[in-house]
Amino acid sequence: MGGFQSKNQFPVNGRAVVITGGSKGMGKAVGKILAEKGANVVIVARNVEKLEDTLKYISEHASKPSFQRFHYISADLTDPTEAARILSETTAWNNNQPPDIFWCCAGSCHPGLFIDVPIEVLKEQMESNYFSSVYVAHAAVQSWINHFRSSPDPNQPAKHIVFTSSVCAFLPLIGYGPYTPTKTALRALSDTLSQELLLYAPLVAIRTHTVFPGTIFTEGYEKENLIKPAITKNLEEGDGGQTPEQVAAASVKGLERGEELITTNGILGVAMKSGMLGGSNRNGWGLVDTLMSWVVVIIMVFVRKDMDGKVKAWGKERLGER
Ligand SMILES: NC(=O)C1=CN([C@@H]2O[C@H](COP(=O)(O)OP(=O)(O)OC[C@H]3O[C@@H](n4cnc5c(N)ncnc54)[C@H](OP(=O)(O)O)[C@@H]3O)[C@@H](O)[C@H]2O)C=CC1
Ligand SMILES: CCCCCCCCCCCCCCCC(=O)[C@@H](N)CO
Repeated sequence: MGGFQSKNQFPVNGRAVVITGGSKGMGKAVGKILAEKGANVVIVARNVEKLEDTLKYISEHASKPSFQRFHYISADLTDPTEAARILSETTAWNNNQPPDIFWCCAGSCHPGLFIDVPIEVLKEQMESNYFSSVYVAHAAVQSWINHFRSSPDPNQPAKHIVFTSSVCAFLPLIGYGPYTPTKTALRALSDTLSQELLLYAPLVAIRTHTVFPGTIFTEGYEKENLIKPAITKNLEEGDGGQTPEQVAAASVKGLERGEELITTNGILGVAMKSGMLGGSNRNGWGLVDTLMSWVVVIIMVFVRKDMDGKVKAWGKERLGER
């Protein structure tokens, strides 16, 4: 945990980073910023044309173009067998060392009222957001442990898994029924692994993190807005939104400070998170999180009542008095 240490706890210079969902939106912005910081970057997504264009864009932002290397892999991450292929391809590409960092950014959002959404969508959302990250994390952790079992190196900079969740994981929001549980599940996995991977600390340090952005202005966001219920749009207006570059920069800052659960949208995100900390690791000594949580636990009672009032009013307007 960061605390009072000022050392960069997320060094990427000269290290190999795999970014899933790296061809667009937030993943692309993460690729750019990590290239600027000297990382060797692999991006993974399905559409090859997008991957080619974005790889060129990311490589143009390299700080040491003659040393840094860039690569893309086209894969559908909802296929469980693809994670093993990504691991073996990227390990071969990285001088037979498993890459140092896996940032799972691939995902999508299909909003809708629960009963209006076909059952397949509920499954598809879990695959797109949760399993796409789980398969990659599972393959990466296995490969690190196998690699370091024969020659332990616990003092080298930590390996990292970064999951991408959403502030939706911190509060109920009508219309996100198909989506929110997938992002909450990721946070639960991240917290569990942050404890469980301590088992392997004598072999290799592995840290898990989750980033919780609010609204990000991306292609994915535009697409979800085409089918998003008006009431969802109305309730989420409280969060102004950020560009992918702002989200990527705030995420990397949090990682560099050594944070485990990282919000990107200022005080709003910190407040929402501190209201839902439970047994999660605090940032630093947890002073800000703890003080904030005392206030938020009270504020949330009113926020929830206000939101429920808006939901009821919208329902009356839509369905008529019953
Ligand atoms: N936009 C928002 O408001 C918010 C987004 N988030 C989360 O941030 C992450 C990035 O979102 P955003 O940048 O908006 O998304 P975009 O839709 O703009 O980009 C998604 C990326 O993921 C890839 N991808 C999607 N599904 C798969 C798959 N099955 N296999 C491989 N690659 C896949 C896409 O490429 P391709 O389609 O070619 O496969 C693309 O590179 C997501 O996890 C999202 O849930 C969190 C909070 C808010
Ligand atoms: C003290 C606490 C105050 C609480 C105020 C509540 C404000 C609600 C903001 C909710 C914003 C939700 C953004 C979701 C983005 C997302 O994940 C989707 N776009 C999916 O892509």
